[in-house]
Amino acid sequence: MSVLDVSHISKSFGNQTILNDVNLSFSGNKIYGLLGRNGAGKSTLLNIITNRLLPNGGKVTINGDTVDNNDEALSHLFLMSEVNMYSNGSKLSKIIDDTELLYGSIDRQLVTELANKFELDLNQRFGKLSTGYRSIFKLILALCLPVEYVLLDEPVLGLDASHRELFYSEMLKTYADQPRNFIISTHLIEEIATIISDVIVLDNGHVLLHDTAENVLAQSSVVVGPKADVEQYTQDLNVIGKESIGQLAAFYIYGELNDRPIPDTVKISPVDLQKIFIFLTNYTNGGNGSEK
Ligand SMILES: Nc1ncnc2c1ncn2[C@@H]1O[C@H](COP(=O)(O)OP(=O)(O)OP(=O)(O)O)[C@@H](O)[C@H]1O
Repeated sequence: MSVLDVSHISKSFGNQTILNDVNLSFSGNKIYGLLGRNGAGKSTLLNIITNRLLPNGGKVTINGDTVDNNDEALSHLFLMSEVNMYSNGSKLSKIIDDTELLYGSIDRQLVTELANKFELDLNQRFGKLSTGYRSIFKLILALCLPVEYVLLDEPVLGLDASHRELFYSEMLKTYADQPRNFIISTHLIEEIATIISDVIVLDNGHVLLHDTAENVLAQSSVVVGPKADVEQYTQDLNVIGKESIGQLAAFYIYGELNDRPIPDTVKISPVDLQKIFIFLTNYTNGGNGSEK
């Protein structure tokens, strides 16, 4: 089984430390959601993994081989991002030919199928495409290349709602046909919540959370009821966020609930991934929710 290891990666820009001893391992043909607030270092990490950026410390390896200036190792990875690597004058069909040479092969049948579904004319020049269609073209390449790690940095930037839906469903189809690892960095957490198997949250230069989406959801709950009862019930629990309106309170918990009987006045419900993310990343930045 192929393994992509990120070991002790650190990166600073000037005196600003963006990544501080980051350790992560990707394997098992999973779909990872890479989350983090603006400026958390997600793009920096993806650029380091694909050797577009050099770290100040640490290393990235695929099956033990460094990616640093290693074309063989890098041929297992494809990073799709908003950065345009292609010249405006190039026809899409020519870019496809060149990319095929670089990666050894490309699924031509799938390229044609996806171009038809997205109504993308492959005879157009890259520079003539709208922002959304540039993303679509790069996503088609990402889905059709024979790589074990598909890294998507804000993949649906500029795509309208129906194209976003089409992309997620086509991505899942290709994943079912050819299981591989996807690492998706996005702020549209609700859109990817149902397709990711693992959640990684970067915060303040560190990996704040790395777990299966199932575990993250299982550990999260919201306790709602009269403020005094909620406060009493959640006393020794890991409260990551609080909301209150008048005497009614909602306390968000990350971790085990206790065995204490739940008061009749209090209701405990599941929490969605986006809410968990907001509270986890607010909490570490000094806040713990809003009191209205
Ligand atoms: N080439 C660079 N030179 C200087 N600073 C940089 C450079 N690239 C990134 N940074 C800084 O590093 C920090 C992390 O940027 P990065 O783009 O990795 O974050 P991100 O998590 O992808 O953010 P966003 O979600 O807003 O896209 C930011 O403060 C950014 O300004």
